[in-house]
Amino acid sequence: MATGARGAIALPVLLSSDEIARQMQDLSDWALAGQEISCTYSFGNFVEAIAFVNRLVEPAEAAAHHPDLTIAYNRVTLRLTTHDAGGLTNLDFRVAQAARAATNPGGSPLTCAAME
Ligand SMILES: C[C@H](O)[C@H](O)[C@H]1CNC2=NC(N)=NC(=O)C2=N1
Repeated sequence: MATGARGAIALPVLLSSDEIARQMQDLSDWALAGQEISCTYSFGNFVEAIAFVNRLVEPAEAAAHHPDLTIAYNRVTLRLTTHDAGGLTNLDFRVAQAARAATNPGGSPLTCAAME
């Protein structure tokens, strides 16, 4: 069992390009650039944006896996890659799916804003 920075948790395994492509089918509005996936969600205002960020804490902590976040008033950009593994792993897609669900709990999730 690989340990390292994650302690007893096994180091996540890098996904093949086929596996990445398959996972992206379920995240079709997210962007894939090299070994990083990203999405910008646009909310009504700053308060809603920060409430969304706070809803990310639980799933990120549960996965011990955290998005890089950029907050610009009402827009939150998430970037995900597995730093410990140097690329994309299942953890990135798990947190991305949780983030999508957290955009509108109980309702239909938001779609990523058009990339500039
Ligand atoms: C010890 C701690 O669990 C590790 O450093 C985690 C923290 N969150 C992380 N988040 C991301 N995106 N990649 C990592 O490799 C990572 N490692």
